Amino acid sequence: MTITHDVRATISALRAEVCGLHSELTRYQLVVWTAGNVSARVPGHDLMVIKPSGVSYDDLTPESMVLCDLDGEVVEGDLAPSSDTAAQAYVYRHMPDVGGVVHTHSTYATAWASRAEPIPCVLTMMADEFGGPVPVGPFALIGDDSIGRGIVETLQGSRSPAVLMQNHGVFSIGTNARSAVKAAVMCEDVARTVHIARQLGDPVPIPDHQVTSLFDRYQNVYGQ
Ligand SMILES: O=C(CO)[C@@H](O)[C@@H](O)COP(=O)(O)O
Repeated sequence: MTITHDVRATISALRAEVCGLHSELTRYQLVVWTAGNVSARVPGHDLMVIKPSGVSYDDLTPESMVLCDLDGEVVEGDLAPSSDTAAQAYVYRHMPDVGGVVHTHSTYATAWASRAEPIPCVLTMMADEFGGPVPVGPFALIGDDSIGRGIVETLQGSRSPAVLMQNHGVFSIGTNARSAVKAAVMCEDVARTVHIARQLGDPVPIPDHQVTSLFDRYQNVYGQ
């Protein structure tokens, strides 16, 4: 595949952004060792930029990010791409509005995933960011389209930008890589809060119509 000059600047910027976003995974304690990754779609091209597999976050550089096509094949890069390249490439192929994908094994959210239990929508922050419960996707082995298919089939029926893949961990999506990281951060936060709440009693669900009202405000009004 020939990389034209105009897209090369975009790829260079995405390499820097994706590299930098891995620092957010460690800052918010969403990962241990190398067990998490971030990718970004190259807008308008069947290309993605993703973390190299098994490389310490301290050693990541923009140049070490791997450029792949949306079949998960390496286009440019000296290192092997993330183990989750196939899964994330599948998401990009089947969800055209997704610009970024994140994968973590963050502690509280992964504990919910181990029980294959959706996180119930009992917090206004859940309504804001997830528009309802955080859903559970099927158990799937790494290495082919299984995980990607499970992510897409689960999220296409939900407003949530995060899915708890059973027995595995969190996959989150966004219009760009930074919004996908935000969804992963918020997923772990609400997983922890609801876990703690349930130790002391039954959290109170928010009525669906109020969840929709909160979601619409947050997605369309909140912020600058
Ligand atoms: O979940 C898994 C393996 O089960 C991977 O996502 C995790 O180890 C991170 O792998 P990469 O370093 O991105 O290849």
